[in-house]
Amino acid sequence: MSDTFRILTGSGSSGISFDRKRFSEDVGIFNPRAASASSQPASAAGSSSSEKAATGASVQLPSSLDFFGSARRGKGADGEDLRGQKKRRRLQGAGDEARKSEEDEDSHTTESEPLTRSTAGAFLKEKRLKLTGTDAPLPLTAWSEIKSRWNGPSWLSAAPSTCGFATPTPIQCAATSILLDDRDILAGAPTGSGKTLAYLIPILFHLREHKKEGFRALIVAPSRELAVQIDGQLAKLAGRNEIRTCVLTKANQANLKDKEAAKKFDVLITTPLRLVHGLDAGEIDLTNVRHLVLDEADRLLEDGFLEQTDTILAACSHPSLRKALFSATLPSGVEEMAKSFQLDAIRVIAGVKDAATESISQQLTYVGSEEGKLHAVRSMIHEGKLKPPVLLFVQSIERARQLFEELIYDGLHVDVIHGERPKAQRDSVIDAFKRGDVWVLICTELLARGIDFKGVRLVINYDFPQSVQSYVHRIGRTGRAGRTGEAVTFFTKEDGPYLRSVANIMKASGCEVPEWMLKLKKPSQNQRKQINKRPVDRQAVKSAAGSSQGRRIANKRSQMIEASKARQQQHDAGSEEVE
Ligand SMILES: Nc1ncnc2c1ncn2[C@@H]1O[C@H](COP(=O)(O)OP(=O)(O)OP(=O)(O)O)[C@@H](O)[C@H]1O
Repeated sequence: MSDTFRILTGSGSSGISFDRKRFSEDVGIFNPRAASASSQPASAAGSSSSEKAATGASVQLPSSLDFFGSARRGKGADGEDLRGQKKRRRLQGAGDEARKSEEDEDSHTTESEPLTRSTAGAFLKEKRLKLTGTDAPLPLTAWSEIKSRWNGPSWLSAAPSTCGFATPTPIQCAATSILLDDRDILAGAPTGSGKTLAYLIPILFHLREHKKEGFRALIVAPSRELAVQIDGQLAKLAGRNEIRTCVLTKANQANLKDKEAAKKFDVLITTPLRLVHGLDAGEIDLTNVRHLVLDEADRLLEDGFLEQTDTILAACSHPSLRKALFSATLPSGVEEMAKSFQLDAIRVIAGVKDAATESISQQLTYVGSEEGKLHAVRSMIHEGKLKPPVLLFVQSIERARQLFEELIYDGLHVDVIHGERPKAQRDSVIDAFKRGDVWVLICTELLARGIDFKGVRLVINYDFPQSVQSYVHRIGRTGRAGRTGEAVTFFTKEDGPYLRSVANIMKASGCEVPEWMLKLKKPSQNQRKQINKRPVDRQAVKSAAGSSQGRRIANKRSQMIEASKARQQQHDAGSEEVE
């Protein structure tokens, strides 16, 4: 029992927070002696809960991890007030250019020499890159090598810098050269470290120009939102060069049946399900695809997507098909599976495999119960700790709706996104969040992977994530592109058996975690199977509202929800459907 008590109270840890006074009853459940101590005034009990809570201090990046030179520029988002943030985000569109030139100025100061066999070892060590496989090409150290080493077009070797990315990140150094050499690759690198560019540049290199041959490259991603984002990045990189991309939708799928219409495109970007529908209907032809990318590969090779991914692999029948797999997490089962369909692949790992990004300060907070979660969010609001923009993850669509209905009257600019909202609404919510009009976005696993909101300062795991992969990807929505970020994960008694794995991740990414927590019993096979099949059962999200005040609040809330729905409908009527 005392171990469980320690799990929940996190005594002595710097990454755990537990309010002993509020949860004195829970303390009693696990350790009656501690309960009596905790019910005394803080001074008598020895130390206050806040003293035990994590400091959440931002992490100083070691130079090898400061991919983007942000530490050098002192560009952390910490300390910026809300108005500053909003203004910054509004200006981001037009301001991107200004930021780019500022970044360019900095990054052009370092001239890098192409590597040789004798200098490569030190480079790999400095960039914390591990390469395995036969005849791995030397990593590139500057974009100019696309032209000097691979004889690529000038516009392509200039494209990353034109987009503001003057210096390649470690994963880009290694993975881009492997793909330029036209090899299969399995690549693991932290969230927000620039994996997308690492595979997009080689696609542009191999395709060069629009050839009217139909799809020659295929990028598969687990959500439509991510597919749209990849398309945007590809368009930026390609600039005016005629590479034509298509994000597959229900609306355009049937048109692609016409071979002439399909010839208008070079790159297909899609979710697996949409593509399999197209393949089943005989509307999509993948026989000409030479470059296949599975982005978030471990997710695509998991139950739920595996069958579809299999169908897609079978449909890409070109004899010189190259397969690239990218993710921030690559469980060993996925690596094994990859070996079964990749050919002489090179494996690249940047940093510590499967770890969370080191610039994210992580904290676990015991909240006692479902009501305790709402209480904790509201305390964060009142204490000014809820620094927007915030992403708030819950485990189901139903809970996302419930939480939205609770928070909408708290004076926050809050919205919710999940797979059951119509696509136009999802797009407009994402735009509003990017603009800064939505401060707190409640979301499901839909937004856990790949989505690049640069300025997110805080991720709250309102519901404990159901796997370590989910944890790493969810918190990876903050601390991107060299910025700092914060992640707070709530837990209750029900989550106890799964704490150990998150504690391990926290430790691997440089957070202090007490030794005893890492030594907790692993969840049994049965517990793991259970959580894979069905998430933890939780009470509905709601605050105690039996009183007349509660009813008054509830009435006010439903009026506000109705008004918000009406506004949304008005807005949707004017917005365009994407799919
Ligand atoms: N070389 C670079 N220099 C500066 N910024 C970059 C560079 N390459 C990419 N970025 C920016 O870094 C951010 C993160 O990139 P990206 O979305 O590709 O990360 P990722 O590694 O795919 O993350 P995730 O695992 O979450 O999908 C993006 O905003 C991107 O524009």
